[in-house]
Amino acid sequence: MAILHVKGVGKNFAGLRALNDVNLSVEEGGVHAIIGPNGAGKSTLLNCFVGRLTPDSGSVTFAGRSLIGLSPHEINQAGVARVFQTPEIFPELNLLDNVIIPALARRDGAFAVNGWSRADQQHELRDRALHMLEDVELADKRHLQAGNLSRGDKRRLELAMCLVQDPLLLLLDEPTAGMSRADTNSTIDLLQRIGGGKVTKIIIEHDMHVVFSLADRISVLAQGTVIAEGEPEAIRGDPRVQEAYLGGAHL
Ligand SMILES: Nc1ncnc2c1ncn2[C@@H]1O[C@H](COP(=O)(O)OP(=O)(O)OP(=O)(O)O)[C@@H](O)[C@H]1O
Repeated sequence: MAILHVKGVGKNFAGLRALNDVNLSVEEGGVHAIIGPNGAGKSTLLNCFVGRLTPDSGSVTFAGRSLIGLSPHEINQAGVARVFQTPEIFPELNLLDNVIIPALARRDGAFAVNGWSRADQQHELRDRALHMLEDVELADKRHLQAGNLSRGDKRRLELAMCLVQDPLLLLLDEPTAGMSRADTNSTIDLLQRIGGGKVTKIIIEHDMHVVFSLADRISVLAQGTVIAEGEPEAIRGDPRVQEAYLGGAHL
């Protein structure tokens, strides 16, 4: 069953057609990659899913509810979490507090974060946050200041901050950008492990090793249009896709 339906989405920027009649269905519990050359419209599409941009035309429906016109916070509350290209963490705080904050925001709403919370509830949140840090293998660094982490660890922390919100849909925008091959491989392992088939994942990624290791479905965007969609092996052999990448390079 599809959890996200995108129908006929279009987006213009001052005369530039960034998205043109984009259609997409994302299956619940799956890993759906969106790939395409630079400037194809991948980030623009993702921004339409999280309320950072409003499409000029078409519809985006998540778990039966239209996302058009909802604020980023409302979309987040509906169960959509996003991991950014540049990790959005609280650099001055330790890792545990970084994970407690989104857990609190999810439970009480963003405006309650600074408010009063009962001690036993604080314990519960703390345990949950620690459990998330264990999941991303950062528990032993929980008292460190987040700003001092390596790039790879910052991304792991951001993942824990997303997962603690119990998202239904996790959007990963180039999760391995700038990482070494070793960090990339451990991120692939981590992304395969987390969510346990319950969390649907959409991944935007240029690294084909990552895409083919994780995705069970791939949509290919080129010049704002979906030019191919299917299972990884079909996409790998599709001449239209190879043409879109550097005029015929092999994936
Ligand atoms: N805010 C904006 N204002 C004007 N043009 C924009 C804006 N955002 C994106 N564009 C343009 O829309 C097109 C699609 O950009 P987008 O960033 O979505 O592509 P992309 O596939 O994510 O590229 P990359 O892989 O390089 O990140 C590009 O031509 C880009 O220059």
